[in-house]
Amino acid sequence: MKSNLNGEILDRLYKKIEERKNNDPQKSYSAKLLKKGSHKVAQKFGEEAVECLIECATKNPQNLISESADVLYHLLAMWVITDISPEDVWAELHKREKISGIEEKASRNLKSSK
Ligand SMILES: N=c1c2ncn([C@@H]3O[C@H](COP(=O)(O)OP(=O)(O)OP(=O)(O)O)[C@@H](O)[C@H]3O)c2ncn1[C@@H]1O[C@H](COP(=O)(O)O)[C@@H](O)[C@H]1O
Repeated sequence: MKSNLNGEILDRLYKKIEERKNNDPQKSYSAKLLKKGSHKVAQKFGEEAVECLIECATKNPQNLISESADVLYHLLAMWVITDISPEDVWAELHKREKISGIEEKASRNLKSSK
């Protein structure tokens, strides 16, 4: 269903990864990854990010979609292992949006007063 394809999937995926924390590593990639610790999670994120930038640099959109999903998954795993929640990051983005909104408005007002 197209209408369900939105950012909410990140919140759901975060919860799933978090739930896997104490699961059997044989049955869950997340459990296996989280058991290896924060250095391993960060390393996997780095590897996926490099794969992503290669697909961007070589203009391969289909592969970039797939690698982007890997990057997002491993980013969420980093949040889980560092005990930060998606809301923490959404709040930071929201704060930045508000700041840049104020700046944009101020700059528009400045231009119109000239
Ligand atoms: N979205 C993902 C997801 N994206 C990427 N990956 C895994 O990330 C890994 C990255 O591929 P690599 O070949 O680099 O890694 P690997 O060789 O498997 O692992 P390493 O031994 O190198 O660490 C693959 O094993 C993918 O399966 C994911 N694993 C799980 N999920 C979702 O996470 C949720 C929980 O899944 P489980 O933890 O498996 O129960 C489910 O909704 C899954 O769909």
